[in-house]
Amino acid sequence: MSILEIKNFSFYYANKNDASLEDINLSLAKSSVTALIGPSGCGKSTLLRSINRICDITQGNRYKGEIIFKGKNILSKNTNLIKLRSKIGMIFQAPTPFNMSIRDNVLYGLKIKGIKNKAELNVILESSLKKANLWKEVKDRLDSDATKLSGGQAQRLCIARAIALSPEILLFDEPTSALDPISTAAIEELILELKQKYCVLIVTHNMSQAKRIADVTAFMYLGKLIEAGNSKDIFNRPKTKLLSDYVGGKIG
Ligand SMILES: Nc1ncnc2c1ncn2[C@@H]1O[C@H](COP(=O)(O)OP(=O)(O)OP(=O)(O)O)[C@@H](O)[C@H]1O
Repeated sequence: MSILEIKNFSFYYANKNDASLEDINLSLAKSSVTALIGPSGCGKSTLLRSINRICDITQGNRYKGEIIFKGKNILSKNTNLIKLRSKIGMIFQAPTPFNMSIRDNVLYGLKIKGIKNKAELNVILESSLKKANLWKEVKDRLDSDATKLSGGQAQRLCIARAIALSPEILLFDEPTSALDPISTAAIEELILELKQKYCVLIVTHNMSQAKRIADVTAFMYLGKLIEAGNSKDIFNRPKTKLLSDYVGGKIG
C-alpha cells in the first residue's frame, strides 16, 4: 500500500533556469525500502530533500507537481513543516549528533514539541535507542557527550532521534558512505529491521547496497526518473539501455 505519491514533480534551483528534477513520478510503499540510484548530480538528494521540504530553505527554489502524503500535498504553503519533518525524518550522509548528551540528542525534538513529562520522555528515550540498536551500547552513559560516539554509533543515534518523533517515513541520504564496513553492515541490518515499521527511502551510490536492502529501486539520470521497479528486475533485467549501461559500469 502506498504511503507517499510523487506526481509530475519538477524542481528548479534558484540560480538555474533548467530543471534539476523533471516530471518525477514515484510512489513509496509502507513497510518497504526504496533505493534511489544514479550517477552523481542526477538529482537523488534533491528529490529526497524535497520530500521533507529541506530544499525550501533556499529562497527562490521553485517546484511544480505534487507530493501527496496522507491525502495532502506537502508542497502546499499551509504545510506545517515541523510536523511534516517529524512524520518524515531525515538521516544525513555524515552523522550529525548535536553537541549535547546522548539523552538530549534523542529527546531534542520532543522537548521542542513541549513534552515535559519525565517518565514519558524516559520511555521514548529507551524505546528509540532500542529500535536504533544502540541501547545496549549507551544505556550506562546516557548523559555523556554524544559527539564522542563512533561514526556508526553517532549515525544510529541520529536514527534514534528521528524515531523518537514517531515518524512514518525515514529518508536516508547515503547514510553509510562515511562509515567503515562493520558500521555499514550494522546500519544496513538496522534499515531492514526498521522497514517492518517504517517506509524507508535511501539514496545510495552503492549498487550492492541497493541490491541487499531495497525492495524497490528507482534509477535516475540527468534529473529524470528513468526506471523504477522491483530491485531484482532493475538489476537483472534493465529495460532501458541507460540503466543497463549504469549497472554495467559504463556510465556514472
Ligand atoms: N544548492 C544547489 N544550488 C544549485 N544547484 C544545485 C544545488 N544542489 C544541487 N544542485 C544541482 O542539482 C543537480 C542535482 O544535484 P543532487 O545533489 O540532487 O544530485 P545527486 O544525484 O544527489 O548527486 P550526488 O550523487 O553527487 O550526491 C546537480 O546538477 C547539482 O549541481
